[in-house]
Amino acid sequence: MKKIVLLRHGQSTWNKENKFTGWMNVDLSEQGVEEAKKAGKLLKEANFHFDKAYTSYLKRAIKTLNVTLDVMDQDWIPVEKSWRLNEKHYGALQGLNKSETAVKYGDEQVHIWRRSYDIAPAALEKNDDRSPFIDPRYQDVPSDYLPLTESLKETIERIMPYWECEIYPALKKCDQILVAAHGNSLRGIIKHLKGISDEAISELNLPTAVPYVFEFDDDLKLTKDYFLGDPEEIKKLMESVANQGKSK
Ligand SMILES: O=C(O)[C@@H](CO)OP(=O)(O)O
Repeated sequence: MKKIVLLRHGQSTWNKENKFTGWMNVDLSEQGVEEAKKAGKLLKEANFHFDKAYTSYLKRAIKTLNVTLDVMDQDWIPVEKSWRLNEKHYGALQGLNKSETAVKYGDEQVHIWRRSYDIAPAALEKNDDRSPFIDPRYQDVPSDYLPLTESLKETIERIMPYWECEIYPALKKCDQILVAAHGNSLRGIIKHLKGISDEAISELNLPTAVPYVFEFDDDLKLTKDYFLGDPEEIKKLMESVANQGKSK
């Protein structure tokens, strides 16, 4: 049986401070490193042996992948990085506190910015300090492809060429693949894999560093999906992600 495990990065320093992050390159917090270790332990106990891993260009996902594979003693496997797996670009919201933004603009507006399918936050200026146009990481990416903000729809449109041409076809040769990425980039992949509607996807909130396993038959059709870990604890973690955008 073929398996792809989707893993959101562990808690980042900006998750801890409850700030919109998007393409900002923040590190894992201490708790985030511990969460990545726990993910590695869970995957090891469940006897996973990955053939290949994929991650984004952002430190929090790369470090989560490295820590997880290290715990599993599988840090020798081939890893491919792509900017296409980056988090949804949060435009001018990047760096703002989510609760404070909800106090200013209302819970409903922040929910629209965070979880609507096709509405993007206000865009950054091209020469803003936070712009990918001035970040050497993206110097080889054609400028037409670089976002200054994104809706989930646009995030999915940028991920799909990589998913369809690289990750999913790799399942033909590989039995087990690990993808370490971000809350919204993974929500986009999950929407595609499970055929979730534009409306229903707004209710999915991914907890940090909880392995989400997708099983495929020999024809590469999805047969089953499940999280590794305690279902009650995972439910609470998902609720707490949903509540991050509330004024409280
Ligand atoms: O800020 C972000 O980049 C994302 C993930 O941390 O947040 P949200 O859950 O609000 O989409």
